[in-house]
Amino acid sequence: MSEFAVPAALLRSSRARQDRLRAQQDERASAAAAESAPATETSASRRLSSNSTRKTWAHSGPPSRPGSAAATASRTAPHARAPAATTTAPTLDTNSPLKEIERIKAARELRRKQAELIREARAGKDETDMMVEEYEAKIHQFRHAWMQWVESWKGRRTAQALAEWDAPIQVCVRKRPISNKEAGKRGFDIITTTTAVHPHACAFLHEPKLSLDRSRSIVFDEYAGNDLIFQTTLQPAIPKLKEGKNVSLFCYGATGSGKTHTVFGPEGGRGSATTAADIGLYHYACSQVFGVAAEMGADVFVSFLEIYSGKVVDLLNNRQPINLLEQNGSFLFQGLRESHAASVQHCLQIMAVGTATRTTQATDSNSTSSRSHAIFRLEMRVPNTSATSLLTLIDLAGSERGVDNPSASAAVRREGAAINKSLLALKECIRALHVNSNYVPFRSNKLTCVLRDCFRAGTCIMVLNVAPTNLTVEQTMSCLHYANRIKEYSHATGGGNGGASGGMPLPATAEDLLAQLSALTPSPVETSFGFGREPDPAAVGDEAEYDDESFEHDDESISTPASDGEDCSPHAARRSSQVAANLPASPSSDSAEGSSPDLATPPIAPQLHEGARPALDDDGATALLDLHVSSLHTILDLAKEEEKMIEDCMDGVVTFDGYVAALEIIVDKKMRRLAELKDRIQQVRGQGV
Ligand SMILES: Nc1ncnc2c1ncn2[C@@H]1O[C@H](COP(=O)(O)OP(=O)(O)OP(=O)(O)O)[C@@H](O)[C@H]1O
Repeated sequence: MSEFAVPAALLRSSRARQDRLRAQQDERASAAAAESAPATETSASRRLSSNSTRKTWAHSGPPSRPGSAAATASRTAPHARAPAATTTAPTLDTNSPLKEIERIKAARELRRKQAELIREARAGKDETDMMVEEYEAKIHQFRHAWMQWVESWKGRRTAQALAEWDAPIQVCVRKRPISNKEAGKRGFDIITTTTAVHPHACAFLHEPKLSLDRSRSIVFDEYAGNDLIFQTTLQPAIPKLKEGKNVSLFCYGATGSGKTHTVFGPEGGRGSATTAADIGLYHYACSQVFGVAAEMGADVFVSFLEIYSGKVVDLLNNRQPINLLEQNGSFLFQGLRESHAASVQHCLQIMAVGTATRTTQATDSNSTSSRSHAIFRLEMRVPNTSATSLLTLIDLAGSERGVDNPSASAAVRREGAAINKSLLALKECIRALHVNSNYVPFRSNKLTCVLRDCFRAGTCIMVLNVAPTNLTVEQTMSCLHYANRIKEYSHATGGGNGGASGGMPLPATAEDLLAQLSALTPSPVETSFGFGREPDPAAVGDEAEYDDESFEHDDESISTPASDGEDCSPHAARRSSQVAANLPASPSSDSAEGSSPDLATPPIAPQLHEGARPALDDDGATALLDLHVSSLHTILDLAKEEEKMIEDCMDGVVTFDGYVAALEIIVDKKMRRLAELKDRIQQVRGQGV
């Protein structure tokens, strides 16, 4: 179990267990010493014997109440039961010498059994195994409590489709089931979740410290099939194609986490999908797109690309290389074969050719790892018009760390570095769409060039695939961090009932959950109906504040924050500051009392700048101040990125090559911003402002 990082709490409880065992050994030793001189046994020694029984009882704790946490833990951790046997020790009866001898015999027998149980518990298990079992028992205990909590949602957790949401990017988390291979390595499930939609969507990752992912959109547990994923994410977005918008779905996750299974089904579409839960999303998407195309009178064209080691190849044309040409802000795919699909069946046949030629390679974590980004495009074109819309499904290559694939050759490591670099570039673009609407670094990587159109007005869904076990906890953590950063950039709006209505307040931490659960113990009547206590509206309000966020899109699909309402969240502060940076100062802001800029609180700083702004009529001066504010934002955001990059590199989450590539992008970006600022300063100086 070398991959299992032992949690501090686990270590503590393990030490307590060791202390308990040691104390019991001492008890046995002193009892044995007392028994070795039975002829001289006195009432004092009898008292000792009697006391030792009580002491042992105290060490092993009071008997668990049925249904209590301790009882649950002992049910799930059989080895923890041994010490409890002491609690049944017979009581001292000083009135009968015969009974006393019987009692001593029985006590000796009991101690022998107890020692045997402890030996058995230890046999074949080292200390780490026992700690792991104990940890697992705690997860079961937590999961049990969580499921009780979930039960209280009954009637309110009907899967809500993403259609009701209006945000540029939606992030979903999908947990896959444990594989036989993982079970063989004694991996156990460390993710607790249940399929649910915001505000109930929540995934707990039981890492050394228990961590909580407050997903903003949807989570899918291991029982959710591809059919449900499709119905909840992609299907609601399909009608947008009719409006000429683009729809895209990305699967992101560590290698072996289930991305390919989600997009293409078992074995990347090469295997036979026998159930609706297995059929890949691409299959469902094809079926729907033809319906939409018929309504629009459009033709459907299929193309299928792969980006492998920085090269773009055509999977429908014998892996011929494709050149990317930039024209009017778009990228053209020179040499790409676009096949006209006459029907769903025809489309699936075309796809089968492509999936057969995909690059796969066995890695330490996945025997059929796709070492590439696969991009499946269905484009609808209305003849004799310029009306088009595009559906793109992207099976991103698995993010990976060098340390996870120690047996990799230099070539495989290079591949890994290229993958990480492209994923970083993708994140950069998503970030830039929100912090710097003037410049989005699509050109920095082939992946982002190819995906340029996905970010044009429409819907972008990111499914974050996670493997369930402790064996991949680091990768899962890193994926959730990636998603969290993307979620921060995209700030989902609270469309549908994603807002305050009817929501159960989610606990902020696992401890909170347990505390709330104990307060929630339903009355017998409530239990029979499966409901807990009604939600606390005050607690829900906190969530609603974020739900009101919305974004407007310009024609270029570069999101521009809207300044609606009086949202005091940090995100809102950033939004309004960006708006302020883009608009001329209002008369009221001109007259506002100034205060000094607070650089320690970046989201609020620009508003303070605005307040401090003198009455400047001069366009040049206003432009300089605005540029300064937006540059400052960019640089502060980049600083956060840099901090994370350094951390990731030091932790081995990204390779050094990946880190250098990312650093280069960031330095370039900063230099561009600073050069722009310098130019503007020169202009202002030249004007004599
Ligand atoms: N939801 C699921 N249900 C059942 N099996 C699954 C599920 N998700 C993934 N698997 C299985 O797990 C294994 C790894 O999945 P998959 O190949 O899709 O991972 P991946 O994330 O695409 O990996 P890579 O990035 O290395 O290509 C496969 O055997 C797949 O069939």
